[in-house]
Amino acid sequence: MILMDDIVREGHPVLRQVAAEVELPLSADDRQLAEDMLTYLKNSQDDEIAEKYGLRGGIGLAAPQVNVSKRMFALHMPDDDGQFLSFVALNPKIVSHSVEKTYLSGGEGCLSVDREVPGYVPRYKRITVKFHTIEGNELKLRLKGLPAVAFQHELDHLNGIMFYDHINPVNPFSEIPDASPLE
Ligand SMILES: CNC(=O)c1cccc(C)c1Nc1nc(N2CCN(c3ccccc3Cl)CC2)nc(N2CSC[C@H]2C(=O)NC)n1
Ligand code: NI
Repeated sequence: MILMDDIVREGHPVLRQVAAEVELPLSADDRQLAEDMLTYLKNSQDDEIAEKYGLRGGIGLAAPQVNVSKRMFALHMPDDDGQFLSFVALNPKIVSHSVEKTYLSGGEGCLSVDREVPGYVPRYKRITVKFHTIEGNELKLRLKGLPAVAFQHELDHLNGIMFYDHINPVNPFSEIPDASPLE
């Protein structure tokens, strides 16, 4: 199982690399990694397991964060309708996006960043995405809200971008044009 010790922290060069596309169908190793990443998120959201293994809570985890420079990430979070949005995205792409932006009013956190970096992180408010699933089919989803923010945060990791790269260095809380906050 993936533990905090397996998660590389900022400063590690892999977090600044552009990750390589994954070969499909997935190799046994890549499939195992994909499943382990999703399991990490589920474990991190289970109070008992998280406490027992000292896991930091997360809704997203990208392969570069466990030192594998491949284009895949896992998302696991409650959806607006009480379902769980839970998948591993292979070779994900944003195919279109809104003009409007959004941002988490609490700022963003990252499992690879052991410090608070205050400030608004501008994200597209709505995105249409495409990716392959572990099961082998290609999905096209329209995302908004926290799922859209998390998808963009994790996709950034595949391109060597950290969330704080988007924060206004002069005024981290300056209002973002065309944006409405996500509480
Ligand atoms: C510095 N201020 C803040 O962190 C911050 C502060 C306030 C509000 C928000 C909304 C903030 N921001 C923020 N909070 C989260 N979580 C809230 C806690 N939660 C969680 C924690 C424990 C168990 C179960 C769960 Cl569910 C895990 C998810 N996650 C992300 N991000 C950025 S997009 C990828 C995602 C991620 O998984 N990061 C590790 N940002
Ligand atoms: Ni992150």
